[in-house]
Amino acid sequence: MARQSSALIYLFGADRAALALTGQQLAVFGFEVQSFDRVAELLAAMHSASPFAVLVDTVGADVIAQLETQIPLIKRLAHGPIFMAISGEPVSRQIALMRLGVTDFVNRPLDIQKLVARLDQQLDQSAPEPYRVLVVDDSDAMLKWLELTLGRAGMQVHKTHDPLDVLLLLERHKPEIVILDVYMPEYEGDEMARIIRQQPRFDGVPIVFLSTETNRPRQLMARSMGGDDFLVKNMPPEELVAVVSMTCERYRRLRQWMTRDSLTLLLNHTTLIESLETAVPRAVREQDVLSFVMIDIDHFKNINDQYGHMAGDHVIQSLARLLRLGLPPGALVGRYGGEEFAIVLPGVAPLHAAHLIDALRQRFAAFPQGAEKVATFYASFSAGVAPLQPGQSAQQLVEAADLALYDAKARGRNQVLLYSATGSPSGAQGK
Ligand SMILES: Nc1nc2c(ncn2[C@@H]2O[C@H](COP(=O)(O)OP(=O)(O)OP(=O)(O)O)[C@@H](O)[C@H]2O)c(=O)[nH]1
Repeated sequence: MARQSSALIYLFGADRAALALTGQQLAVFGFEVQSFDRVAELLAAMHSASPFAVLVDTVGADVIAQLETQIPLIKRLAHGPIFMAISGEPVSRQIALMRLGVTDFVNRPLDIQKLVARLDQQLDQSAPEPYRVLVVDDSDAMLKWLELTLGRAGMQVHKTHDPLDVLLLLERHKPEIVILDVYMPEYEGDEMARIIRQQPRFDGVPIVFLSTETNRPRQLMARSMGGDDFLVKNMPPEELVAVVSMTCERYRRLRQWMTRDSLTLLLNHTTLIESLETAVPRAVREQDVLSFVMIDIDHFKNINDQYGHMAGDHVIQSLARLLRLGLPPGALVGRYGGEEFAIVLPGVAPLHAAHLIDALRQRFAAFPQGAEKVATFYASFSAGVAPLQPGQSAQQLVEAADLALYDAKARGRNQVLLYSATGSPSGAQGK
């Protein structure tokens, strides 16, 4: 089967110049784009590397007739959405195209920000992370049954028969639900729930008790100890899957609301700092490199003053998307404050980090910004990169990156500087 890449987009159309422009604009947001003006070439490419999405942008009556044979061929090979750029197509024609396989329509001339928002939405839906479940039960048979039933439903199950492992496993796997056996030889489920609830960082994780217990007062007692639900052990598998899925989904939404910034969907300030505080000791333990980056959009006050607050918000969102899609897996990206961003790069050496950020700086500076009824303009950012040094705390690392950012601003902005302990920034990436 063809390999599917989450950021790969194929453009198909007759106008090479228009495709090239769209390709350039999508590349700014971290998408990898390839353009085709012949359907045979597009199909051949789809055979070898399946894109996340296909965008068909074809004008002219002669090609419309051809599309009726081409779209079904594209659909047969597509694993993701097929977008089509249209201008004033009647609804009946749109329905006919949908029946052939088109999943989404976008209006011509293309509004790249809106297109990217739609693509982002599809990306989030196309790659749902499996729910993470922790099960604690002294019976191996019960653990196996839970693992098999929930695993078959696509969940990631971690299991233990030792209640004393619970805190360690919570820390390691960040489960979105804990299923606790009520009666275990040495410790009872409600006692474990109370221990879990003592830790503020696990305070919200749903705990569901699993027992043969049908005694209502006993169930209520267990729930008063910090459990969220009570399941009986011989319940049908589909009921178990439904309850666990709903509980995980609710917790995931709540977490998203608590940990993400609503404008950009990046990690919020508190969560980013917490992630850094976890990543620093881990890097020390594993003797691995780690880089921390602070980014600030240049002259952002002027952008707001000149083009309006909404255009300013669009600039923030476009940089957020670029950072979300343009950094290696494992990067933790957060909105640090208004027009400030911060990135934790575990396993990335400082020079490599500076190069990565500088490539994004160039793409961002080349991207035409704007909002409805606002003239096109360009924005830029400055960044400071600091490597984790021996004995350094998370707070000191933030201060080092902030100093390098301050220097990048002082030296004229639109540049990336590497922090140097001697006070003179090194490894500068220029304009
Ligand atoms: N549109 C918009 N503006 C914001 C948001 N958060 C903060 N700001 C504005 O961002 C501006 C930040 O300006 P400053 O910190 O003075 O610096 P600057 O103009 O970016 O200039 P330099 O950092 O010196 O290049 C302020 O005017 C804030 O009101 C936001 O969410 N949306």
